[in-house]
Amino acid sequence: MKVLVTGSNGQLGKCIRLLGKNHPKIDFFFNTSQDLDITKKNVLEDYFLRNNIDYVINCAAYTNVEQSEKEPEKAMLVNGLAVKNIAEVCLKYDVILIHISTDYVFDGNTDIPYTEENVPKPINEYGKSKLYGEKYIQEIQEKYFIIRTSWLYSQFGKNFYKTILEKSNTQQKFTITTAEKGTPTNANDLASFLLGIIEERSANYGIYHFSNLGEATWFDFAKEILRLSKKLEGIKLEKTDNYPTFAKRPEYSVLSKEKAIKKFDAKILTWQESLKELTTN
Ligand SMILES: NC(=O)C1=CN([C@@H]2O[C@H](COP(=O)(O)OP(=O)(O)OC[C@H]3O[C@@H](n4cnc5c(N)ncnc54)[C@H](OP(=O)(O)O)[C@@H]3O)[C@@H](O)[C@H]2O)C=CC1
Ligand SMILES: Cc1cn([C@H]2C[C@H](O)[C@@H](COP(=O)(O)OP(=O)(O)O[C@H]3O[C@@H](C)C(=O)[C@@H](O)[C@H]3O)O2)c(=O)[nH]c1=O
Repeated sequence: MKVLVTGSNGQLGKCIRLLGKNHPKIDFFFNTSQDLDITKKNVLEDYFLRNNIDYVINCAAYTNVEQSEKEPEKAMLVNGLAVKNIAEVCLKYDVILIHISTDYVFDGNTDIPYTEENVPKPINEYGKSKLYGEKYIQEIQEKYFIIRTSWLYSQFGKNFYKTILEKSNTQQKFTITTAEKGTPTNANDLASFLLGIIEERSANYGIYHFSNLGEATWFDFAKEILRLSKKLEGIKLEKTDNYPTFAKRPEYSVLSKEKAIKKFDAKILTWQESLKELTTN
């Protein structure tokens, strides 16, 4: 099986590369933004023509939520229009598309986990651009998996977990928001779920929600990161419900995993269990 991973230098791409070593039956084609720019349809066409790809895992995205407010057209180009390119090329060459989307497609005006049936209503530019990407795929193609996930962190790239750990080396005081509730998700767990879909050659196409289990505020997450890495002592951790940001974020964005558990028999760890695994390994 030939699997193209776009945006392979990002955190999810790197988690897939690491886990890919345990999947000898899969022939991976890892491509960074430099190797394969998904905004260029002719480059994608040429790549698909030359390589006999079975699956694409699209990890390429514009993920800077704050910057998306200032340059929404850039977010739309990568998260919307480029995804249209990928879907069209996948349709043409009969390739199955696994695309990653986000909890930020929802407005957060609820206190019950979002199911795949709930209607998205993004409240920031990043979320809007990601929803465009989802819509293009659904209009163009049938053989797709859109996997919405949330609050990704890992040992790779730039993420909240690494920010807190790095800052804790020099900073004694943290002010962290309690205004948003969601689920931190270990990107290594997501990578494992995605490769599971490919390994079982599932034809259960559609939208799925995948995150770790449970819910937390960013404050809860920061506290657990510091506790598990034994850095909590000596640090002053302050709550706020008014952390200054450009982008609005959904107040509640917990995703229901029932569909993924039912269709894929997914075994999912709680966010605390998975964070502990990463911190202690
Ligand atoms: N991070 C998170 O908390 C969450 C992420 N997601 C989604 O998960 C997916 C993976 O996210 P994550 O790995 O964290 O993101 P990263 O920002 O770590 O990685 C994204 C990668 O996409 C690449 N990229 C950007 N533009 C292009 C382009 N035009 N062509 C090809 N590659 C490009 C970037 O390369 P370069 O650095 O060179 O620009 C980068 O390597 C994304 O779809 C994201 O929207 C969903 C929920 C939460
Ligand atoms: C660094 C920091 C952030 N915050 C707040 C700001 C914000 O409200 C919240 C999260 O901050 P970040 O900017 O790190 O996270 P953010 O970029 O909003 O994370 C999102 O990224 C995109 C890609 C997704 O798809 C989402 O699922 C989600 O993971 O925490 C604090 O309160 N204190 C701090 O010291």
